[in-house]
Amino acid sequence: MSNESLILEESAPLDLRLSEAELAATREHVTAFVESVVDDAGAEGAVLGLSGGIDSTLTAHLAVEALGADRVHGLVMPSGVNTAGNMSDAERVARDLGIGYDVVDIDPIFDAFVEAFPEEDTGDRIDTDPLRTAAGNVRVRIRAVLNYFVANAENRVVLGTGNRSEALTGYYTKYGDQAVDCNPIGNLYKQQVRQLAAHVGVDDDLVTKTPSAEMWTGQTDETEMGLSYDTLDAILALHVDGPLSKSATVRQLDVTTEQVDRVVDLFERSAHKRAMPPAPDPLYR
Ligand SMILES: Nc1ncnc2c1ncn2[C@@H]1O[C@H](COP(=O)(O)OP(=O)(O)OC[C@H]2O[C@@H]([n+]3cccc(C(=O)O)c3)[C@H](O)[C@@H]2O)[C@@H](O)[C@H]1O
Ligand SMILES: Nc1ncnc2c1ncn2[C@@H]1O[C@H](COP(=O)(O)OP(=O)(O)OP(=O)(O)O)[C@@H](O)[C@H]1O
Ligand SMILES: [Mg+2]
Repeated sequence: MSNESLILEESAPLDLRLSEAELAATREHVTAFVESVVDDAGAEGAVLGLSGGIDSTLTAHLAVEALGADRVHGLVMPSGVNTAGNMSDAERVARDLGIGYDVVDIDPIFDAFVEAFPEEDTGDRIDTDPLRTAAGNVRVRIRAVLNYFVANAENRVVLGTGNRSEALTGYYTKYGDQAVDCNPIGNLYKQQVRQLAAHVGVDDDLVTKTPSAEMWTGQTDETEMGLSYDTLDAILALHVDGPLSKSATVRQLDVTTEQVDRVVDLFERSAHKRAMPPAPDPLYR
């Protein structure tokens, strides 16, 4: 069955919304966390990539609350596959928050990587997998290098924008958007990210925007994963994080066995992304 038909079949996800009191406490908890990461590192402040998406927008808001606008720096890093709307939203976020930001066009850097790739017919295959994902990952890793360029040069920490739904499914680029110093919203499922964003006053059009990694033109998270975030979050919360068996999860959520299997498969196949690179046990000491 294709990913598209999986999306059409889903229904009745679990309501994971936090109460107003829990949202207020989470807001304080995350800002205290950001402050302590920066202090413990002896850093002057923080840097993060701004994409116009909800994860980076919420993280930027909370970082400004934690550190003050003058200690947060944004990098807007467009490439040919980003929509102009998302890039102007990213700049709007930086302006509204009053943080300093730079716009860095990553296409020339990306082109240099593609040119350096040791196969000749790259150009013909760049729009089909596996090269399409490989190329998208290069764009993501270029942004990580630029984040650390700024962090090293200005004594800042790199704020990640990963959430729990992405962490558990491995829906990120290894050593790309995962290459960060901390993940302030890393314990929130995607629907809680949206909810906290609304709670702190993020503009509604950003809260409800369709999530996209923008690794290639037209990419959306939910189509690629074959599940809506609401259904994904529900299966993660009840079965992967929670105690319910596969069959109890299917009954409880009115989802298909196939959908639960898909989430478990994403979780298991991405275990390597959540672990330190392994080495063999030492033979001699
Ligand atoms: N079992 C294993 N043990 C150790 N290493 C293993 C491994 N399996 C793969 N690997 C390594 O991992 C590599 C594959 O991982 P990786 O390079 O990350 O690449 P991959 O997981 O194939 O692709 C990244 C995925 O994350 C999505 N993404 C990326 C960035 C941002 C966002 C977003 O939501 O904004 C989403 C993207 O759309 C795509 O689906 C392999 O090439 C190999 O080097
Ligand atoms: N064009 C870009 N410029 C700067 N940073 C970017 C860009 N694209 C992605 N990023 C960084 O990579 C992170 C991961 O992307 P991801 O799409 O998961 O999050 P998002 O765009 O903030 O939210 P959403 O998942 O809802 O689209 C972003 O939060 C941002 O920090
Ligand atoms: Mg995005």
